[in-house]
Amino acid sequence: MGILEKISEIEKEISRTQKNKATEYHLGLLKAKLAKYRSQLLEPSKKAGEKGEGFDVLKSGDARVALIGFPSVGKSTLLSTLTKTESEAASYEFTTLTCIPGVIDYNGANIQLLDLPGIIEGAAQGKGRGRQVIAVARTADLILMMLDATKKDVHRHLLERELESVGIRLNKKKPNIYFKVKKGGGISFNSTVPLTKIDEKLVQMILHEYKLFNAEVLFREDCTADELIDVICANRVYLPCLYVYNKIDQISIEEVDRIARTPNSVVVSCNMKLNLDYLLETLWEYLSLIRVYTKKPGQPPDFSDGLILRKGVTVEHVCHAIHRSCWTRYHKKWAFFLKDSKLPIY
Ligand SMILES: Nc1nc2c(ncn2[C@@H]2O[C@H](COP(=O)(O)OP(=O)(O)OP(=O)(O)O)[C@@H](O)[C@H]2O)c(=O)[nH]1
Ligand SMILES: [K+]
Ligand SMILES: [Mg+2]
Repeated sequence: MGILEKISEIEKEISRTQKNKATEYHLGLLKAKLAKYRSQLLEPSKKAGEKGEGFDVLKSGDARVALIGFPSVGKSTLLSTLTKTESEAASYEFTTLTCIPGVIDYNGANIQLLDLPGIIEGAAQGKGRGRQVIAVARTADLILMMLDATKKDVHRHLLERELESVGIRLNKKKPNIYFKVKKGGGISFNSTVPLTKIDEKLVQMILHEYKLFNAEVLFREDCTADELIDVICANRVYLPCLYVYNKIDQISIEEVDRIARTPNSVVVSCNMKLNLDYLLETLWEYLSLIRVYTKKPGQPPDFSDGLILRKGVTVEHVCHAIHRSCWTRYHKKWAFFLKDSKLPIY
C-alpha cells in the first residue's frame, strides 16, 4: 500500500471513530500515525524537477510576507499595487507560475512581498505547484492569505487545512511542552499544571509510535495529543496569518462590514485601491516590527534614520543589527530608546 493510501485509510478510520473517553487512546495513536505518514510524504524527493525553477528567491529586507491564495483572487494585482514590481494579472487561473518578489517600503522598512502561483485543494500532495508554494510559505514571517470576498469561506478552510497538513500552524503559539530525547532512562513524564486532555499512558503510546523509548516530557500547559505530536515532530512552523478579503467592490456594504469584523481579517479592493493603507498598517502590526532610533549622549535622537527590529528585542539584537548594517556610522557609546514607549531598552 502506498503512503497516500495509508493516509486516506487512517483518515477514514478517524472520521468513523466516535470521539469519547473509550476511543481516546485509539484516536491519539491514529493521529500520531497520520502525522508520521504525512511527514514521510513531504520529505524532499530526489526526483529532478521537484524543486521547481523560479522559486529560489533570496530573503531580503526586514521581513518576508508570502501571498497565499486560490487562483485569480488578486494576488498579483496586490503586488503590483503595493510595490514597484509588476506581476502579470489576468482573468484566467494560474497566470502566475513562479515566485515574484517585490518590496513594500513602509515606515522606513523594506518588507519583501512574494507573489506566488495560486494553490488549490491537494496542493500539499503536489497538485499544481502546491509543494513549492508551501515551501516558500514556510520561510515567511507572515502569511497574507488572500481570499475572494465574493466567494464563500470554503476556500479559506481548504487552504487552512492544506497548510495545517504540512505542519504550518497559523496564528497559534508553540505548545509549551518541554521535550528532549535521551539515550536511556525510559520516559520521564511530568506536568506543572493539571492535564485534562491527555494522560501519561497516552503520552507513552504516542512516543512509542515514534519509536521513542527514552525521553523527558514536561507539560507546562494543558495541551492536547495533537500539540504533543507537533512538538515531537519538531518541523512545525508557527506563523502569523492575516486574511485579506479582496474584491469588496463586488459585494454589499453589509457583507463588507460582516467580513471586516471577523478576527485577523482585512477587507480591500485592489482594483479600486480601497483600504490598502489599513492593510499596510495591520501588516506592520502583525510583523511586530518597530523602529528604533539612535541617540548620542547629550544630543537629541536622530529621527532621520532608524533600525527596524522585532518587538521584544534585546540589546544583543540591536548590537547585531547595527553590526550588520551600519556599525561604522555609530559611536561605541550610544543610547537607544523606542520612539513610541519612550523607554530605554537597556
Ligand atoms: N472586481 C475586482 N477584481 C479584481 C480586484 N483585484 C483583482 N481583480 C481581478 O481579478 C483577476 C485576477 O487577478 P490576478 O491578480 O491575476 O489574480 P492572482 O491571484 O494573481 O491569480 P493567479 O496568478 O492566476 O493565481 C484579474 O482579472 C483582476 O483584474 C478587485 O479588487 N476587484
Ligand atoms: K489570474
Ligand atoms: Mg498571479
